[in-house]
Amino acid sequence: MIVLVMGAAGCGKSAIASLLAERLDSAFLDADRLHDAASKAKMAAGVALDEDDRRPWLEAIHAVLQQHSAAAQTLVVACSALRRSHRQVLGRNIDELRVVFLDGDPELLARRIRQRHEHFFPAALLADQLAILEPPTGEQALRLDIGEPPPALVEQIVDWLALATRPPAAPNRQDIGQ
Ligand SMILES: Nc1ncnc2c1ncn2[C@@H]1O[C@H](COP(=O)(O)OP(=O)(O)OP(=O)(O)O)[C@@H](O)[C@H]1O
Ligand SMILES: O=C(O)[C@H](O)[C@@H](O)[C@H](O)[C@H](O)CO
Repeated sequence: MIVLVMGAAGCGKSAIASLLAERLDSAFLDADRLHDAASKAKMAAGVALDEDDRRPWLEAIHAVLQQHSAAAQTLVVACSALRRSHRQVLGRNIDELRVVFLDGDPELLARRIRQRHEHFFPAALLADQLAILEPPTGEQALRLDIGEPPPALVEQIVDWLALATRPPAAPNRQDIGQ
């Protein structure tokens, strides 16, 4: 199973996804690690990525997801995946993709970005992220409010995953042989 933890900058993708991976005893990928140097420099200079920048990055993330999916290994990935088309690239040929959308007030997102140190992403780019964000609809997704503390968010994700992966109920006796 692949669990994608997504949302705009500062929503807590890295924090929540890494805690979740620990809780599930699974692999963890922070998609920001796969940005090339040019993309990181671009964002650090206050310029938002465009779709040409994102395409090879999304493909590189997808390759990691596919390896884990093919090996039937659980992987939790923290990735902004703002547009539906981004999630379509990530989910290509992946049997079990679960999407967790960390949603929250823009003011809180901005505050969390500003509080952070040693990160390439400037708060000034948040407006661009929110402008292109397409919240998941009709995808297998759980929406959570980032106002809650990380452990509470992680427990809600664990409960939701358990429900989503529970096998279908066995047929009752009447169904058998009919
Ligand atoms: N639910 C939460 N409650 C309080 N603080 C949080 C919560 N989630 C994350 N944080 C803190 O907010 C800041 C931003 O979180 P984090 O870096 O995980 O966000 P992100 O979505 O990965 O951001 P980016 O996409 O820019 O890398 C961090 O300092 C983190 O510790
Ligand atoms: O698609 C994008 O615009 C980028 O991936 C950003 O989302 C950053 O990587 C991230 O949010 C900062 O960590």
